[in-house]
Amino acid sequence: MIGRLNHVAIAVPDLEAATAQYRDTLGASVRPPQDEPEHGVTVVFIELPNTKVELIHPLGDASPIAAFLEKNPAGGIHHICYEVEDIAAARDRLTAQGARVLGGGEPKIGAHGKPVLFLHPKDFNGCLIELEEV
Ligand SMILES: CC[C@@H](C(=O)O)C(=O)SCCNC(=O)CCNC(=O)[C@H](O)C(C)(C)COP(=O)(O)OP(=O)(O)OC[C@H]1O[C@@H](n2cnc3c(N)ncnc32)[C@H](O)[C@@H]1OP(=O)(O)O
Ligand SMILES: [Co+2]
Repeated sequence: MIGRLNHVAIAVPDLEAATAQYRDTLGASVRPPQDEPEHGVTVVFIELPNTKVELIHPLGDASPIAAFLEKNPAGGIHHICYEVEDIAAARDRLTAQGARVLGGGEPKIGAHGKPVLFLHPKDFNGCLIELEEV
């Protein structure tokens, strides 16, 4: 069901510093910051030859990554995103198998303008999974 790795997301306490590090120290191709108010984050995508890194930083008062950064003040890997062809079919299959699909199971439009869903990290080896329909 899952396809390509779309991105690995890293929660960062200082978005400008992390962006500069990927651009200047690691020599990566870096996209401009993107506010995503529906998701409570600002993102910067790092374009790699085979996938992307998504730097994420809290936006607004109710960011879903605020607690994660409180527990991990230096930042850390927050989620991985896999591509799926049919997100509703993926959700139904996962729900039938007992996995917790977050946000009531209703996809939101993600940073690439495509529907996304999240799966509870406690159901997937301690790793928060994002599914993106492509
Ligand atoms: C830009 C849009 C989009 C894209 O297109 O790419 C994005 O990527 S948006 C990214 C941000 N959005 C989200 O993370 C949405 C989904 N997340 C959530 O719904 C919540 O964050 C959560 C995963 C359900 C956790 O929320 P909550 O239960 O309120 O937090 P707790 O701190 O109580 O956590 C409970 C439990 O889970 C562990 N945890 C939390 N986050 C993670 C994580 N990212 N990876 C691994 N484990 C995580 C946390 O440590 C707690 O464990 P215990 O301490 O053992 O109880
Ligand atoms: Co993401």
